[in-house]
Amino acid sequence: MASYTQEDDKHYREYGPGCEIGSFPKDFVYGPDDPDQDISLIFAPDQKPKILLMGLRRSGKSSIQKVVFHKMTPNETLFLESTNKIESENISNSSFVQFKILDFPGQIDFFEPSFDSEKIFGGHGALVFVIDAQDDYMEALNRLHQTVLRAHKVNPHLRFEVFIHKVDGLSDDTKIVTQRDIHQRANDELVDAGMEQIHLSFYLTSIYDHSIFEAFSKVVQKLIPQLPTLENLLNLFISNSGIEKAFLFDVLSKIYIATDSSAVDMQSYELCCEMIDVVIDISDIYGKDEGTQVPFDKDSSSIIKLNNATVLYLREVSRYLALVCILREESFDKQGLIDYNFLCFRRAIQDVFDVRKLQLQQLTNSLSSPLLQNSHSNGPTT
Ligand SMILES: Nc1nc2c(ncn2[C@@H]2O[C@H](COP(=O)(O)OP(=O)(O)OP(=O)(O)O)[C@@H](O)[C@H]2O)c(=O)[nH]1
Repeated sequence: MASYTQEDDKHYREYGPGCEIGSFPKDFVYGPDDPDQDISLIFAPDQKPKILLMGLRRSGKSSIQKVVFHKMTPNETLFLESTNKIESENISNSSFVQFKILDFPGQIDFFEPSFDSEKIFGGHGALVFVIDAQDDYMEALNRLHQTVLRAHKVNPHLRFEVFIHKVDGLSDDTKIVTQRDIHQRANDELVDAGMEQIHLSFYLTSIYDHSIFEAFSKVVQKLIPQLPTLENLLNLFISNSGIEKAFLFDVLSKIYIATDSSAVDMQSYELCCEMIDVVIDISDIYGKDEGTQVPFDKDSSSIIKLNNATVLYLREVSRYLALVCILREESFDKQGLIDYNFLCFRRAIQDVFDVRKLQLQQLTNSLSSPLLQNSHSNGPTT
């Protein structure tokens, strides 16, 4: 992170917003290397990582997808109809949040000849298995076991994420007991089958609070190869700016794609989510209608001072990415320093995007090269 001198501070205070240090120049435009500009064109749908949503009927799969990615309110999910065929959707919110999500009907039968396991479980991605915690979960555990064994056989690199869902109906004690029981039974069955090397991650979730967004954030983060770099950049940024916690958010879904390495507490995450809601709602109601999917652009920023001497600070990073920070009020006295460091952080993120774009371009070129196509169609030569 570039060091910040007294002179920089003076410059910032003299010229205020609009000067080079501290805020983007007013005439800032997305250049050709805008991270979000054409990456979705480079990223062919079948190269995208995928998230498979599986589980018994009525466990809550479609509700999760609708609440996280379509802003559906939890109560509206009461009227969702049962899914009767595999529904696939491309999520391309920002360069880092690029994946295909597949919602499976609860009654799907893996042993049907029409079920192409190689195609479904193959590739880079995660399988999210949803268990209704308000129901008897023995059948769900049985199905989880079969699904995991089948999927692992086809693709040993697939990640397994288990959502112990609808926990809003359980007391705190029951939540813990249920999680322990499901965890124990699922792992015991794997051990009995001689597959103890398969790792299952468990999350307690509900669409009625932020737990579903938090859990989905963790699932998505595991699919982002640049995660350690993003985390390092955030660590550098906060330690040089007197910030306590920073989240890099996908504004459309409120998934956080990275945070610094200090522990995440649910309350901080909720506060940051609520800040995004406030900013988007106010801009939506009172801002200029520019026909964008969400009212969020290069000028979007917000400062909220809380009554416990804490400040929430939001800045736009790229089209649908925002940095939301939590800091002590006294640290915010050096806003010039924070803003300068933010600019450095933003540039570094841009560099990460550029490298990613280049890699994808090389990948696409190599896939479309005639030599490779030949070798694919003819099989390996000896
Ligand atoms: N209490 C509670 N109910 C939920 C939650 N998530 C989903 N539901 C309810 O569960 C019911 C079934 O949800 P769906 O999303 O249709 O379930 P599904 O797994 O997609 O069902 P199929 O399409 O039949 O496989 C709906 O009435 C939802 O409102 C939750 O977190 N808590």
